[in-house]
Amino acid sequence: MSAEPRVSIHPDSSVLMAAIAARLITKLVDVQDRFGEATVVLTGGTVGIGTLKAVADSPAAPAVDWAKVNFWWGDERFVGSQDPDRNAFQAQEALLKHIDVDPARVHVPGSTDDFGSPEQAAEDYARRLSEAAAAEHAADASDDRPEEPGRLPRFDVVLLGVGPDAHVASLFPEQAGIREKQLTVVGVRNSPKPPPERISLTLPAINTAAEVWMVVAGEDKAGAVGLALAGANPVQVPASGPAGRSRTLWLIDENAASRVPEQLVRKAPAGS
Ligand SMILES: O=C1O[C@H](COP(=O)(O)O)[C@@H](O)[C@H](O)[C@H]1O
Repeated sequence: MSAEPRVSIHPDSSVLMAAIAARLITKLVDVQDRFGEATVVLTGGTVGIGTLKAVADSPAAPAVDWAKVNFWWGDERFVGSQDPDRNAFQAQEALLKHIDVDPARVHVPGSTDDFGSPEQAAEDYARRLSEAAAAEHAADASDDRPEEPGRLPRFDVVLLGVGPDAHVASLFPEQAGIREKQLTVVGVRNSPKPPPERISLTLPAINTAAEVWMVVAGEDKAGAVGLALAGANPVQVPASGPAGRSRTLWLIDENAASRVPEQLVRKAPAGS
């Protein structure tokens, strides 16, 4: 069963990104206390990358054991590995190069350096996810479930930005990716936002996460946020589809909140 969305509104994008960074650090510390390691799925986009910078700048960042954080991406642009358009490249610059990660836990989706098509890179990413799920299952001595391990590892937090057209990850309105029900990862062609070729987790994969955090700022996103929170059909408004199993948080700024249904509005207390 997935949780009803909770909306937390912050005065502007810089306060928002600092607040998400503080939440993320706290969450990773809590999960590591419980499981020894934590898994986060990163997003690209303005708020996603700005939040990673805010994490790197936070005096609390050393509270996380970064070598025991597993990093995955919700989507990636299918271009060269060192292309500045890559979400992973931007994450590297904003955060990963500033902390002590374990390279074996940084799971960057494939690029044109190694694959001939976004579908091949998607298949490879799905395979790596399923191997991580199997390894997690095997390592958990308390996990005596008879069934096969799932195709995805435990995602503690999935971060998702939202485009002005309401896309999330690289799932765009009316395209095949947002309709996908079986696969965990899809290759995307003809993305309306450049670059045209991408790799994306699907909605069923995203929705295995314990927590999904939608991170959005700006007036140009207000329509998408309003429609998503009003419960529009995800095929037309992909941002209405993601839901964490225990928590779905919308962490947004006032500009993005102008069309949020009144009953969902809750201003974040100063300092949260
Ligand atoms: O292309 C993408 O766009 C979205 C949102 O980006 P923004 O710059 O409008 O905030 C992002 O969430 C996604 O990961 C990315 O690949």
